Amino acid sequence: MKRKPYIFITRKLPAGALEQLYHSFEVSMWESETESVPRDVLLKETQKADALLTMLSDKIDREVLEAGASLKVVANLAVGYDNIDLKTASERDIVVCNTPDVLTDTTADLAFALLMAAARRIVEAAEYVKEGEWKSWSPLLLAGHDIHHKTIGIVGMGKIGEALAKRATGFEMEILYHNRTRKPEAEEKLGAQYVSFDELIQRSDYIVCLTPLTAQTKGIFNGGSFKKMKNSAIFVNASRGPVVDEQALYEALVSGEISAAGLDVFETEPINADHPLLTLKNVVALPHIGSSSTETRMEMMDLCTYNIEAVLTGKQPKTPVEL
Ligand SMILES: NC(=O)C1=CN([C@@H]2O[C@H](COP(=O)(O)OP(=O)(O)OC[C@H]3O[C@@H](n4cnc5c(N)ncnc54)[C@H](O)[C@@H]3O)[C@@H](O)[C@H]2O)C=CC1
Ligand SMILES: O=C(O)C(=O)CO
Repeated sequence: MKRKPYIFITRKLPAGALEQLYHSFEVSMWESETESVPRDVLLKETQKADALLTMLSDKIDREVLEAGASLKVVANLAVGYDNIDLKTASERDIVVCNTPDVLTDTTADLAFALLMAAARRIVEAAEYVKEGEWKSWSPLLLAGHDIHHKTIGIVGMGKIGEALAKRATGFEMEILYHNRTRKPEAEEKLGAQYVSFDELIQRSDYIVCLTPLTAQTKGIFNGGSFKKMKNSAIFVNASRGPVVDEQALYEALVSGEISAAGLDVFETEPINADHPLLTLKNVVALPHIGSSSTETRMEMMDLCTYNIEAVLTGKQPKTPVEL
């Protein structure tokens, strides 16, 4: 009898999310919900896998892809795919899929929440109350920065960038953006103005990064860029950690070159609890939860399972990454 195609899932996912796969395929998954699959297990499982359902924390490099003699598809549970070696995937005719669209609004909500939390010192203020520091109402107690009518600069005006800009219009913000290409429709619809990267970082009160991580975006926020920002600027990163030089960000926050930062992503994830950035009150740090609403995560899983089933049954996946 012909063997059923084998799918390996690199993290424990709710069984319900995978129902449609169990009918026609052999499926197994790494047993932990919270810890990444060890490298040796990933390599061993890939040797027999026709499909991998991967997390953004898995490094799917040449070694892994070459281990998969019958590997046909890698479905990443993320829109970002900087963890996957696309060149090798293309050489080996392995389809790579991601999860665009379904997470756009949820991630834009979080990016705006991070901006607001950093501006209005929400985390610091909540801790202040819980730690019993609150003695009386006072005129400048935990005074933050206004958001309404300020200027937001979005670097990476893609799907999430546009959804964030839409939220900013509700706060009557001036919207600047910088993108790989100019987007006249977004300009018309959102009243956004295209500017150079330098102009954006100089003019904005809030600078939000929403680019993918690529060779071009790695380290674009560095000592030089923080120097050009206003001293009152608030920097928000909801894209990928390595777009920022974290040492330079730390220095800019300590020296007062910029005012605060809201960070959902870090150079190394999970960030070490001793990391200097985490000692600063003007940093709001989150554990990479941009798309983490239950509804959206379930939709991301559905999209991954759809894509895997499509490739393994000779159909078109919905969201293949261009190789
Ligand atoms: N924090 C989180 O949990 C999440 C993070 N992300 C990150 O957000 C990124 C964006 O997601 P989407 O908006 O769905 O992708 P998208 O592909 O729709 O948008 C990315 C935009 O960045 C622009 N871009 C690329 N290189 C650039 C450069 N060098 N300079 C300026 N602009 C550049 C592109 O032209 C595009 O408009 C993902 O690649 C991922 O890394 C996405 C979802 C959740
Ligand atoms: O989709 C992504 O790229 C994320 O970072 C998590 O949703």
